[in-house]
Amino acid sequence: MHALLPTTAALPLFDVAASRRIETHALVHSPDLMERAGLAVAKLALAIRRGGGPVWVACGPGNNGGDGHVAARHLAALGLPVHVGHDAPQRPALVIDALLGLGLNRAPSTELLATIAAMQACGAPILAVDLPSGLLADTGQPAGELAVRADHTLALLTLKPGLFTGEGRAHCGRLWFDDLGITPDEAPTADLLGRTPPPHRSPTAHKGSHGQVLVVGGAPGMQGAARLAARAALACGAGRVYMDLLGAAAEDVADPGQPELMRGHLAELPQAVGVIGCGAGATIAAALPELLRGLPRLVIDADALNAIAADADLQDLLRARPAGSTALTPHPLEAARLLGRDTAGLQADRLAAARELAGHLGCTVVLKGSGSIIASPGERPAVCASGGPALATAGSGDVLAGWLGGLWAQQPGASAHAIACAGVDAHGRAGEVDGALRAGDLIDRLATQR
Ligand SMILES: NC(=O)C1=CN([C@@H]2O[C@H](COP(=O)(O)OP(=O)(O)OC[C@H]3O[C@@H](n4cnc5c(N)ncnc54)[C@H](O)[C@@H]3O)[C@@H](O)[C@H]2O)[C@@H](O)CC1
Repeated sequence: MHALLPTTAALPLFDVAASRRIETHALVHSPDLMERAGLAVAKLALAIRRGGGPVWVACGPGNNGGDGHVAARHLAALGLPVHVGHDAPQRPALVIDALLGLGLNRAPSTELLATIAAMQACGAPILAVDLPSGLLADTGQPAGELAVRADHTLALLTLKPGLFTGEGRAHCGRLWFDDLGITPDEAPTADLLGRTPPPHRSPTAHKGSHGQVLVVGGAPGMQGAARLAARAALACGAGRVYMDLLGAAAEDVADPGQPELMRGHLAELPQAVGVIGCGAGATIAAALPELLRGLPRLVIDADALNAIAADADLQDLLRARPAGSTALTPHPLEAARLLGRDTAGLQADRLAAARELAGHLGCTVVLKGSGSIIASPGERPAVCASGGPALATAGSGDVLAGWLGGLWAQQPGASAHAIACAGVDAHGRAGEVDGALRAGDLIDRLATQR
């Protein structure tokens, strides 16, 4: 058993169906899985209980409850006061939430909701067994009106996607993992992103070695968004970064605060990585056909996504692009527009929605939000484990788009999927700060964390 995050290595995620298959195979040779699970729960409980009061173990009807009963037995054998039941004891030192795990298949009943409410109200830390009760393992969404908000969650046998995306991060608290000594015998459902080393820079490199980025956006009044993207691409290490500011006069400088940035246009930069849409407004629609046909690699964000959502011809142009040459970076509302769905329905299963959108448009999709998803046709999807609420700030999406463009300029042979995985994790890690973060400071943090 070990604490899970932050992780430098990529880790496999398994959905409910895959976890069930792994469990079935494992039980053939290791029939004592529940004993191992309960012992791991008891060990963690010993380490995190607060005070000398009873450990309250709330057990449900299935094997998740079984894990709880085994843990209770071990704790009692060690001489700890243990209370097993759905009613709260006086001043518990810890609550072990073993109500519902992988088997959750409907909204919790009124009685279960009352137990969950009592757990939350009792003041003791909560350790969730495998999953916080009421949280769906595949999606990270509560199945009903309430799911446990745990202080610690000990995932057992497999890591499930719902621990990391949707509402999962808000419900899990600190994550721990015990594989129960089993090595899964099947391909993961998705990967949890690990760290990717920064692009290699040769000692004999010159600025021409590190590629070009063309940022297209920044309509009047919204130039800041395009400048943040361009500054991020520059800070990432792109050799030359150009800006096509929509509606700007020919003599306007690209960015008065960043003299390294230059004005440029598609016609002069046919090999550049395009980062298009940041602060672009409605005027980007007219430029999109030329950009979609002309640039070999594209990161498409913000208003360019909205324009594509509204125009079937642009969607056809997107689908006609070569495989692996395009990354879309929608937030949930933009993704919902692209799929013609509502945002709540899309958020109900982020992994499925990102895969659907990637298949629909034939592109890599970065579905932003807590636990960003990266999905591409023919690739296993990835879930980002890094990041936090500081990234919920104006301009952080522009910084991501620019950073992806900067990475891609330096690695022309990489696929959109590989670039998205590397950039999204770096962006998330740079955004892990307490309190607020300005997008400009996020660029500095990205540039210095390497
Ligand atoms: N599959 C695995 O990976 C392993 C499972 N173990 C434990 O077993 C758990 C899975 O056990 P189960 O499959 O028995 O599933 P659960 O124990 O999560 O729950 C299943 C039972 O709860 C009922 N139920 C589902 N939703 C409900 C709701 N909203 N209100 C009331 N009852 C509801 C079901 O009808 C079923 O009777 C895991 O989460 C884990 O804690 C571990 O012991 C070992 C490894």
